[in-house]
Amino acid sequence: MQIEKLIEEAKIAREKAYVPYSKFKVGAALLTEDGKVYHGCNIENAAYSMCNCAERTAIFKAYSEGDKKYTAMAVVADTERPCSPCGACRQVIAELCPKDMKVILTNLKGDIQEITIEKLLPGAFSPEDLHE
Ligand SMILES: O=c1ccn([C@H]2C[C@H](O)[C@@H](CO)O2)c(=O)[nH]1
Ligand SMILES: [Zn+2]
Repeated sequence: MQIEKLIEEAKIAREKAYVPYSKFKVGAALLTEDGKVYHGCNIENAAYSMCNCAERTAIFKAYSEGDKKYTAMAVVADTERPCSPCGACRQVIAELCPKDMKVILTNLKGDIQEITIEKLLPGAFSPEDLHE
């Protein structure tokens, strides 16, 4: 799938965001190895710490459906620079997505940054760290 198409999917996902508190809508689109796209949006809560980001929504949806192999993820928000995933999402991406997966950060102005999770979270805590 073309990057442009995956970005369009992320924009569609973004429209579903539940953001009564921040009013800041984020969309993510996660592409699986066999070409399926999972949408994710941010979902907030009156107990603010329960807010879930778009990226984690998409990954958890895919993983919980048994789809565990991903080739790209696009993230979009109305930001000045391409939307940058938070630390919590970087940690989750680092564990559940391949190191070399394309992470496509973008915004509504059309700026695009393609990066990997290795660059976004160098030295991430990993499952291997749990065994000495
Ligand atoms: O990459 C990001 C950054 C922020 N948010 C959400 C969390 C919260 O709902 C709102 C403001 O931080 O945006 C995401 O979903 N993804
Ligand atoms: Zn996040």
